[in-house]
Amino acid sequence: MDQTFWHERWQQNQIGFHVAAFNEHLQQHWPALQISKGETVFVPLCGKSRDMLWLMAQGYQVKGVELSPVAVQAFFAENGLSARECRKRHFTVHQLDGLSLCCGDFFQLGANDLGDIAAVWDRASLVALPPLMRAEYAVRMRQLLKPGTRILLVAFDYPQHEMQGPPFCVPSAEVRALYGGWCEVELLSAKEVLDDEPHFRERGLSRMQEQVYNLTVR
Ligand SMILES: C[S@@+](CC[C@H](N)C(=O)[O-])C[C@H]1O[C@@H](n2cnc3c(N)ncnc32)[C@H](O)[C@@H]1O
Repeated sequence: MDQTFWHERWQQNQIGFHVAAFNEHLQQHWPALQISKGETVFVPLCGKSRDMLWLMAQGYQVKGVELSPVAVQAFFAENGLSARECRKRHFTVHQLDGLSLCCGDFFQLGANDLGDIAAVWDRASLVALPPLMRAEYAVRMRQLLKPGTRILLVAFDYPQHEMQGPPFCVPSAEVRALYGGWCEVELLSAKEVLDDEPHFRERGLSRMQEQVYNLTVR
């Protein structure tokens, strides 16, 4: 799954993963993380997620990274926002008060691009990547995040042979393998979701569980 795949998805508007409503897990679990207002929240592989607006409204500085310029333009246009634009290393950075959105490749991010991060919101990001890229993603996260950083992660568990990702199956054992060596891993909730998401049944799934984790960098 290369970058062309995602550029084409955005160009052809095949973005079934995008949800206009603020994410229910984010709203439910975020307060328990106790991240102070004014801290910076990183949203990797952010697409045009409106969850960034929710986080800004809670008083956080938000930093997103997204490969597709189509997604980035859509985020600002659809939400009636206009941003200043500048070029920094590998990224075109779009900035307004409370938000910095880097358009470019997550895997090119260095700690200097990101600055001091207190928390990460990972919805449809880790699970968007095939297995080898997930391992690289977790390694990169480890390089970018300091001890104490919290990650709120949404993952899926389903029989991988029944459906091609994305989203990919990332079962509990894999979450622990990717993050357990450097994070405390706490499962916050696990819910069967096929009845709420019938399009996954149409894609061949017999079961699908959505799992939410609180990871704390050691
Ligand atoms: C499944 S979508 C999820 C978007 C968002 N997290 C959401 O909840 O709507 C995955 C996103 O990751 C972006 N992406 C994929 N590979 C990337 C990379 N290497 N660097 C930055 N963004 C990437 C894609 O363009 C796509 O918008």
